[in-house]
Amino acid sequence: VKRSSTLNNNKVLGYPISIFFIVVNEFCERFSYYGMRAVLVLYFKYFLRWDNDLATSIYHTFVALCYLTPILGAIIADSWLGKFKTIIYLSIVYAIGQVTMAVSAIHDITDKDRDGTPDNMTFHVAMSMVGLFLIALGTGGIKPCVSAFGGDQFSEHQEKQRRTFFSVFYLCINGGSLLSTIITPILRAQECGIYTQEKCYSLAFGVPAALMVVALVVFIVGSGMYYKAEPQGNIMLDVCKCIGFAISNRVRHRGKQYPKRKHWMDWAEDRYDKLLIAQIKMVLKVLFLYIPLPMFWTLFDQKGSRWTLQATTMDGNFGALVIQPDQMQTVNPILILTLVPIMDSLIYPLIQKCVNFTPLRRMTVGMLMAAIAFVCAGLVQIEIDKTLPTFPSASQSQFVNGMGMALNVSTPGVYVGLIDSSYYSNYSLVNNGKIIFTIWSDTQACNYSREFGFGSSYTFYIPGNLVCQNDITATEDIKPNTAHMALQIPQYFFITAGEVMFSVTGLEFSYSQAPNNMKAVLQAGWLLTVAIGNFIVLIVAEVAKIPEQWAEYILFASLLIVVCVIFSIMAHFYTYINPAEIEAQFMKKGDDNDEDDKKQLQKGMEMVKRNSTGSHSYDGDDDDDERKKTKM
Ligand SMILES: N[C@@H](CC(=O)O)C(=O)NCC(=O)O
Repeated sequence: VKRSSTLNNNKVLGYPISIFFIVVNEFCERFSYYGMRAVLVLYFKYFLRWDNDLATSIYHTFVALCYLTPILGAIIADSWLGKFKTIIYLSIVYAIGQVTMAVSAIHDITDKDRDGTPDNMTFHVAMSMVGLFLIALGTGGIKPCVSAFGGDQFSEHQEKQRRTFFSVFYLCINGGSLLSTIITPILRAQECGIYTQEKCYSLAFGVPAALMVVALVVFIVGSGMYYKAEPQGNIMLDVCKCIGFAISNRVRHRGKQYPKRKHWMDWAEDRYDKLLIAQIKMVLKVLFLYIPLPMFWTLFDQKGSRWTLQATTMDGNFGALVIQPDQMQTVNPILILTLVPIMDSLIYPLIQKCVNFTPLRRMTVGMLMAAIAFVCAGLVQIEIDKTLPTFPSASQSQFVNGMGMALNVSTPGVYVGLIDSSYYSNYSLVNNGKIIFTIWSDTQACNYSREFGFGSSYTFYIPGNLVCQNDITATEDIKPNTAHMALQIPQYFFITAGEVMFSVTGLEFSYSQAPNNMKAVLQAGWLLTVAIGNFIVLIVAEVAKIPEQWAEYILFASLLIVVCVIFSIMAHFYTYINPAEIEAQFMKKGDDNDEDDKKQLQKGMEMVKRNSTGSHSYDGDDDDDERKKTKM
C-alpha cells in the first residue's frame, strides 16, 4: 500500500518520475565505464608500455572482475544496506577509482627528465591497478542493483510501463557506450602535458570520471522520489545453505537401507520447506544450461582488446572521417541500436514463420555468429600480416643530422629535440596526416613538410648543405598501414548480431525461467558467465601462446563451435517452464494439504512475497507434469 501511494503521487506520462533519474544515471555510468574501457588496452600498450599479451591479459582480468563483483553488490544490497545505499556508496568508490585512473595517466608526475616518458613506471602501474580495482568493485557492485531498483519503482499493475522502462534502459546503456566510445579516443589522441606534450590518456580517463560524478549527483538528486525497499534477507545465502544441506544429507545417507529420493535436492526436505527446494530446482536447471555460455563471452569481450590492437595496424582513413583504432568499437553499439528493433519486428517474425525460433535456438545461432565473427577476424589478420613489418615501433620517426652544427627539430606539439652534429634524434611519435617540421639552428631556419600515413615510420637525413624541403631525404622504415579498418566491419556485424541473439535473448530467457524471488540469483549467475568467459581468454592466451594472431582467432572460433554443439544438445533436452503457472499449481496443492503443511506453505509464500512482486508457490516434485511442453 505504501509503495503504490508513493508511486502514484509522482507520475509523468504514467511513469514514476523517479525512473528518469535512474535512466540518466545509467546513461552517465555506462558512458563512464565504456569510455574508460575503450582506451584501456591502448593505455596499457602505449603509456605503460606493456606488450600485446600482457595488455590483453590485464584487460580481461579487469573485465572479469567487473562481472564477479555483482554477486558482492547483490549480497550487500539484499542483506545489509538495501539497493539505494549500496548504489550510493559503491558509486563513490567507482568515482574515486576513475579519478585515480585519470591521475595515474599524468606522465608529468614522474617525468623528472622531462623527455615525455614517466621515469617511475611502478608508480603509474600501481595507481592504475588500484584505480581499476575500485572501478571493478563499483561498476560490478551497482550493476545488479540499478536495474532492479528501477524495476522496484513500478507497482504491480504497471507491467507494461516496466517493460518499456527496461527497453529504454538498454538503449541508454548503448547510447552512453556509443557516445563515450566516440569521444574518449578523440580525447586520448589529443596532446597534453606540462613539460612535454604526450597523448592525453589523463583526459580520456578524466571525462569518464566526471561523468561518474554526474551519475552519482543525478542519482542523489532523485533521492526524495524513490521507492526504497528495505533489505529483505539474502536469498543467495538461503539457496547456498539449502544446497549445502542437501549434499551433506545425501552423503550422510549413502547406504542401501535409505530409500532413494526423486531428485538429489529432495534430501534438503528434512530441514527446508518444499517451496524453496522446488524453486532451487528450477534455478539449477537453468544454471546447468549456463555451463557452456562463458565461451561466447570469451570471444565477445575480445573486441575491446585483440580487435582494438588489430585496428592499430590498420588504416583508419574513411575520407572525410578519420577513425581512431579504439573508435572502431562504436560499431557495436551503433549496430545494437539498429539491429534490436529490426530483429524484433522483422527477422524473428520471419524466421518464426518457418521454424519455431525458441530462445535457446536463438542463443545457439548467436554463438555461431560469434564464431563466424572470429573467422572474419582471422581472415582480416591474414590480410594485415601480408603488409606488416616488425621494425621499428609504428608511427615513430627520427632525424639524422648531417650538418656541421647542432639542429633543433619540432612540429606543432612535438619537440623532436636538439640533434648534435653528425648525430641522430630519438624516434618521436608523430600524428598521421600532413606534418610540418621546423628545423632551426643559430644561423638558419626552414620548414619541411611531409604526409604521414597511419602507422608509418621514417628516418630523415638532413644533409650538410641544408636549404630545406628538397634537400632532406627520407627512408621509409615502416610503410603506412594499408589494410583498411572497414575490413573489421563484417566481424563487428557478426559479433553484434550474435550479441542480440545470445545476450538479449539469454537475459530474457533467464528472467522468464526463474521463480520470482530468484531472478536476482539468476542475474548474478548470468553475469558470472561473463566473468568466466574473460578468464578463459587469459588461460587460452597464456597456455596456447600461439605466435600467429590469425591462428588464435581461428582457435577461438573452433572452440566456440564445439561448445555450441554441446549447448544445442543440452538445450534440446531442456523443457521450458512457466514458473508462475507452476507456482499456482503448488498453491492449489497446498490447499489440499493438512494444517501443518499449510503453515509451511504460508511460510514459503511469505518468502516469495518478501523477495519479489509475485506471490505463487510450486510443488517441485510434480514439475514434469506441470511444465509447458515446449522443447528447444
Ligand atoms: N552492447 C553492449 C555495449 C557495448 O559493448 O558497447 C551492451 O549493451 N552491454 C550491456 C551492458 O550492461 O553494458
